[in-house]
Amino acid sequence: MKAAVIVFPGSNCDRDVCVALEHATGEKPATVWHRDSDLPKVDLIVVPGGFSYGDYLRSGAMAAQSPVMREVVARAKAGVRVMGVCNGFQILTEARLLPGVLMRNAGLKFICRTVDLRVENTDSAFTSAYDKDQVVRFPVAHHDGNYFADADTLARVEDTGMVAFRYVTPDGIVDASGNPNGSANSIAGLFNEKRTVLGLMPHPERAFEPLHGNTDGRAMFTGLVEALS
Ligand SMILES: NC(=O)CC[C@H](N)C(=O)O
Repeated sequence: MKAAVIVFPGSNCDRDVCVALEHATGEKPATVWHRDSDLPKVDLIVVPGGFSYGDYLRSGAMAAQSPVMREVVARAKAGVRVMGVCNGFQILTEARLLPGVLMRNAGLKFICRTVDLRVENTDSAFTSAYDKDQVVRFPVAHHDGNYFADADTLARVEDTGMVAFRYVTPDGIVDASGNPNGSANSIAGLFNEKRTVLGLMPHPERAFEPLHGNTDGRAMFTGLVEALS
């Protein structure tokens, strides 16, 4: 599996995801600066977490207008897998590759902790190495993670299997106590219709090796390698 990681001014999880990808594939991913318009031919494009453009205007709004994003959108439309983590999820919604928006957390505070998630759909290259309804723990670190979409969009994402991960209690229950940021329907991660694009607020690359204290994110990368090699 060949991968590329896009780097914006203010990205801060690009190196972490490069390390995870290198471990999983045995090869360093390409890193592509946001001003570049040529992307190498790859099987996976990662839009990493961070604070692109200092989160000015709205998180992800300016990065979505970067020259490289035109090519990312074109590749996504051609079926190349695209994964946006945290700020990357915000950028993918701003680029309209995923429906809805990420608003300020309901509690108006930056949240930095590990959360429980339930895997909702394993029929994708991103989630095939998990079990359906498996509860996993990934770290979150954001102030704009409150997923919102109008009622019609929410009905569509629910009815068509676009929800990838939901915030839950440690027992796997969806309720307000398991939802750290007020996200609609406790949505933590979302696919596009074809499940070739994934955006998620929690960070699988920060739960990749024993030194992280948790390896629940590893299956995302090993599953991608299995599906795309
Ligand atoms: N870790 C991140 O990617 C931070 C995301 C985003 N800039 C926020 O705080 O909402």
